[in-house]
Amino acid sequence: MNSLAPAVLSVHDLTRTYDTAAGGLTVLRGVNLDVRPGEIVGLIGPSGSGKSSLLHAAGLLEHPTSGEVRIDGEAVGGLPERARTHIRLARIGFVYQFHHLLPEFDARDNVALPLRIAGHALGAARARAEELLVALGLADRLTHQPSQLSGGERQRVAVARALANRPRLLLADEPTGNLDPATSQTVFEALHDLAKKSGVAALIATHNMELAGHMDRVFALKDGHLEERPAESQAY
Ligand SMILES: Nc1ncnc2c1ncn2[C@@H]1O[C@H](COP(=O)(O)OP(=O)(O)OP(=O)(O)O)[C@@H](O)[C@H]1O
Repeated sequence: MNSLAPAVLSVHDLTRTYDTAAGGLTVLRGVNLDVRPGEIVGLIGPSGSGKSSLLHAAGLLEHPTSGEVRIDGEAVGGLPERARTHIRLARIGFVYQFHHLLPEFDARDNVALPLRIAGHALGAARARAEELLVALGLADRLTHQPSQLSGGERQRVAVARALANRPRLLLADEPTGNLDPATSQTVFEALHDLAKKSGVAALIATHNMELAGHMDRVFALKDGHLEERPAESQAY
């Protein structure tokens, strides 16, 4: 981690209130957070505490109710939707609990897809996809379709896809939540290793305290606020 580098993700005094039939439901009540290049930050908290709400605001998928999100120092809240979409595609990678891979594409072409959308030629996109899949231990699974992969392999493909565009920011919402403990560990180690090598700033929501222990900093969402947890960081 480069603690002097400016934050890639900067969240300032963020609030989020949902309109529900029963009235306003406030889940984030003034959240502040900076994530710097090369840093892996964990986000923990019970179900319903607002982890996904924070990731959705940070990933420009939703607007917060108030407060500010900055990506590489740029305030993104007031930008037109087209500019927000461009930032999302070019600078942010997402990993979800479920892989969301396209079933008719093989592993390599799933990873190449964001590069194709960004305008890269097929050959270059596939070469980058292969490089990532090899780094994630999937050299002999390049042409397997998602249905021909194990759950852990699919998540590793999803990690490769998220990093394909060399994003500045990686957001992961329980990336191992659907896997058994041993597979979780393997997928997380692969993600951790690649995130560190690429220098991406990563914010990872997890229920898995064992994995959280390997992150650089860990914050718990409690009553709508972030509380930093004492570092027990164990490096891989
Ligand atoms: N679109 C919405 N409309 C109304 N309420 C919502 C909406 N989205 C989320 N919520 C509520 O906001 C709260 C926080 O949800 P969120 O998904 O951010 O929590 P979480 O910490 O990610 O939970 P989990 O660990 O179960 O994924 C929950 O109580 C949820 O029901």
